[in-house]
Parts: sequence; C-alpha cells; structure tokens
Amino acid sequence: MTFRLDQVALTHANGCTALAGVSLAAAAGERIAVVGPSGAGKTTLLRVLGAALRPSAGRVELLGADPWALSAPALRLLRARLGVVHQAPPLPPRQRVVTAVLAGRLGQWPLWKSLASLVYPLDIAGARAALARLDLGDRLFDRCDRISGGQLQRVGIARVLYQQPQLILADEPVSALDPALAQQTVRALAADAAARGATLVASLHAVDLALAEFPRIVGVRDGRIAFDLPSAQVSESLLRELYAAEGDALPTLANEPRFAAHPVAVAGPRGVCC
Ligand SMILES: Nc1ncnc2c1ncn2[C@@H]1O[C@H](COP(=O)(O)OP(=O)(O)OP(=O)(O)O)[C@@H](O)[C@H]1O
Repeated sequence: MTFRLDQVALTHANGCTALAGVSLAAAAGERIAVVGPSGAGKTTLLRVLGAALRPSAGRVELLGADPWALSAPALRLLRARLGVVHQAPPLPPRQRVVTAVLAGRLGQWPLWKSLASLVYPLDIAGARAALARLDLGDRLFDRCDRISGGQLQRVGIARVLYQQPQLILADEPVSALDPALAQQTVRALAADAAARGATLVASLHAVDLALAEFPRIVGVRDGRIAFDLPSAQVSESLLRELYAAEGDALPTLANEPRFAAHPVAVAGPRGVCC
C-alpha cells in the first residue's frame, strides 16, 4: 500500500474546513486522477498526501509510516521519497534549468554532493535525459526566469522524473500547457510511473484528459470524496453532478479557460464552509 487516509479532516487556521471524512487508499503502481470543481479540496488532499499539511482529524499512512508520528529527520527522509509537482514550480528565478532538475535528488544525496552540485552540476547527462523526455533537452543551461510558464511547469516535472520517487503527487501539472502538450506531458509522467511501479496521483482540471490517461478517477466536492471509480465507469451524468456549481460546460482540454475562444464562466471557490 502506498498510502491510506482514514476519515481525514482538515480545517484551515481561518476555520474553513477543506476536507471532511476522507478515506482513500492506493496500492503501489496505481495511477489516480483527482477531479472536482474549484475549491473542492484537491490541492489540500494532495498536500495531506505529501505530508505537507497535518490533518485536524483522522489517520494518515504514507509509505508504511504515520508521518506525524516520525521524528523531524525521519519525516524529512520520508518526504524525500515523494515527488511533488506544483502548478507553478517554486524555482529560484536565477537558477539554471539543469540545477533545478538535479535538485530533485538533493534529499537523497549526501550533503557534500548536494553542495557540490549547486556549484557545478554533477549529473548533466541525467538532467538532459529527464528534460529530453519533455522536449526540453536544449534548455539545460537557460535560467528559470528566461523560459515560459509552460516550460517552467515542464522543468518541474523533469525534476520529479529525475528524482524517481515512489509516490508522485502532481497538482494541476499541465495547467499552463496547450492541449496537445498537456496530453503529451501527462503521458510522460504516467509512463514514468508505470515503468518504475511508482504511484501517481494528479489533480487535473480537464476531465477528458483524466479519463483518457488515468485508470482510476476520484471525484472531490465540498471537501469529500464524491466518487472513486475506474475511469470506464465515470459517466457524463456523474461528472455533471460533480461540476454542477460551475455551469453547463464540463472542464475539458478544449474549453480550459486559458485556451477557450470564449472562456467558460467559472464560479468562485467553494469548500465545505467557504
Ligand atoms: N491556506 C488556506 N487557508 C484557508 N482556507 C484555505 C487555504 N487553502 C485552501 N483553503 C480553502 O479550502 C478549500 C479547499 O481549497 P483547495 O485549494 O484544496 O481546493 P481545490 O480543489 O484545489 O481548488 P482549485 O481547483 O481552485 O485549485 C477552499 O474553500 C479554499 O478556499
């Protein structure tokens, strides 16, 4: 089992309950897409799975451990086995792409190697290979603030491909990419996880992308699991019910607000209490 959440709830400091009664488990090698309207709790769920947020109630088991019962050094080691893909990767602007990718293994390398790699990249071939899988092999020595938002998003993914974690948690990893590139990039991520037997959990806006590329779909609404089904069993009516608050059009690659000729109206964030 890669992770197990048992009746997890999370209330933010402002009193907003982002997750309530969430139970979810994944075996090694599963590929799961998390879908749901804005404010449903997808990011919060991924952050709980990444041991970045401590639940207010319930139990978390992650790679065989309760992260919140571990010492600080043991928790750091556990986190180094997780690969987190951010919607907007928090990369230092002046950093070179190669250094950003190699940083994927900082948590696994001894301190001397990590420090040496910051001064001179130690595994240029490895970084280039990870970037090449995302068609970015020629951007190795560019600065992170001199590439586009979509390229930066793919650098964040290359970093996780280089890291080779047991569990990949990707929060809207392709939101800055056009539809063709979004599909290609999600496929690269899924192929990497499949080849290594790693578990992949990705929150996605585009439901067609989720259904096409992921065997298991978890629908989240108002901080709760609305459904957890094999993709073949996720019907259009189930999706319409999930996204009822966001109007008529389901979010798909073609009508992502960023790329639609006539952007779909998106309701404000909703949660259990907000
Ligand atoms: N740091 C925070 N403090 C207070 N409330 C928060 C915080 N982060 C998120 N929330 C609230 O928790 C709920 C769930 O937010 P979350 O970001 O997990 O949703 P989401 O499904 O990822 O949304 P989106 O698709 O818009 O990114 C929302 O109501 C949001 O306003």
